[in-house]
Amino acid sequence: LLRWNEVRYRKKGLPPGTMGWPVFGETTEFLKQGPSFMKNQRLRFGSFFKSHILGSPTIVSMDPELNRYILLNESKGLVPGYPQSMLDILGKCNIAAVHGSTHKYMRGALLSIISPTMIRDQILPKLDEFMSAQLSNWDDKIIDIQEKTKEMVFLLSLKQIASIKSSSTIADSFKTEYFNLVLGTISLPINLPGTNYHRGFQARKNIVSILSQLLKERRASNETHKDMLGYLMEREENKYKLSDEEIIDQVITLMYSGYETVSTTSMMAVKYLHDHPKALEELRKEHLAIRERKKPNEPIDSNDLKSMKFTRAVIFETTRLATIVNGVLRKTTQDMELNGYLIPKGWRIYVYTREINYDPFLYPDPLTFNPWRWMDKSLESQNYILIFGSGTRLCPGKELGITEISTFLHHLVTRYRWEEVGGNKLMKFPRVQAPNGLHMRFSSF
Ligand code: HEM
Repeated sequence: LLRWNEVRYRKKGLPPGTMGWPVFGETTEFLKQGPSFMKNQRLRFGSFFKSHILGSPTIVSMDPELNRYILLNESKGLVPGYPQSMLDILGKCNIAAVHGSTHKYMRGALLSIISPTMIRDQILPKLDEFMSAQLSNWDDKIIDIQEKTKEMVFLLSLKQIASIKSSSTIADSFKTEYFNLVLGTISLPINLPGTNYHRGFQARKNIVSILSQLLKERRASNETHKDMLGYLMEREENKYKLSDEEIIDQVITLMYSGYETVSTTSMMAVKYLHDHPKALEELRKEHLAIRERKKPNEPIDSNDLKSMKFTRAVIFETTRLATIVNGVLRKTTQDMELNGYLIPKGWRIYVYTREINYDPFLYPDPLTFNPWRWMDKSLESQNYILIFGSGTRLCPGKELGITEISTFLHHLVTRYRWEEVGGNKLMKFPRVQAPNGLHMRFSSF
């Protein structure tokens, strides 16, 4: 079978590589060996090789130059290639499912509600209030920071999107549905009762119905709401006029894209800062200097945010060292030539960006947590750094995410010290997670 599968894919012009078993390909090896699988294949075949992972014939690109080219050339037929389960559950108007002018429009609508001005005037004040309240009463408590950051990011998105209070019944019903939806997006698309996909799909239906009801109520009340949903619904003043279906898919996209990325980065920042007292001391110094300029309990503003240079460096170093995003997926819309090879239509391209995070030329001593390396701002704009993607799909939530984590860290380091409790296991692949939680004991500062 193995040989037959190799012969089947022995088309002229394809890059070197192995295809594994029919149907399953090399998915098991990829998931089990993770980064070592990629590194071994690179040793055998170079930085551009074929494989069959996660249900599709796939080209893996680990070449920095090519990775950039692929992300900058969507218009040449290199569109997002995320799994079917993700597209089904996030909706057909979700940003990864649309291309060309529709993508431009949907992205414009999204950017208009999370722009720097929106962050400064609307988002930051609410964010500060939220974090301040969430981080009260942590004194002398053992907290699973993984669970906590996930919950906080979820509740924060409800507040930002639709002014839903953490303690409301709608937040509770949303929560169960939302967690099922997230699980469904990373499942095999088998729609049978009992499968994660089925549950995820069901959760999507329920979320759509909760949101449709909310839209209906808001329209009937004629009240204006200064939250993301309010801006998306605003048809007269908003340049972007979205249908209800598009608004709902935008809201689901917003909640989904910022969820695991922001919560995991926050969790790992807490862990790295715990393990590196010098970095924590420097960070605390930055935030105590901000507090000194302010009255007690006065919220932080955009000038404070601008002064958080070391905080930004901590966030970048955390996303790099923990590798929150291993890479991004594209698929070819037509047969095409890439790097001198012929890639058939419909193949996936895995722009695997993980290894660049540990490149000793870009990051001397790459396995050390060293936020100071980011104090030279030019590193952030280095061409091969794809922590937030690049090109037309560059993460639109980058500054929002950084603002959220910075505000969290501000309240954390100015109020608490923390000690890790027990030996918590951490997994870095395929997702960064603490399988049994990450427990920390907090004490007031
Ligand atoms: C540490 C935090 C974050 C990281 C590391 C991150 C990373 C990324 C990356 C690598 C991409 C590119 C995906 C691709 O090219 O296919 C992306 C896209 C995206 N991100 Fe983020 N992200 C973060 C936070 C956020 C937040 C807070 C939001 C929500 C507002 C968000 C919303 C999005 C959206 C909607 C896209 C798709 C853009 C498009 O297709 O045009 N992200 N993100």
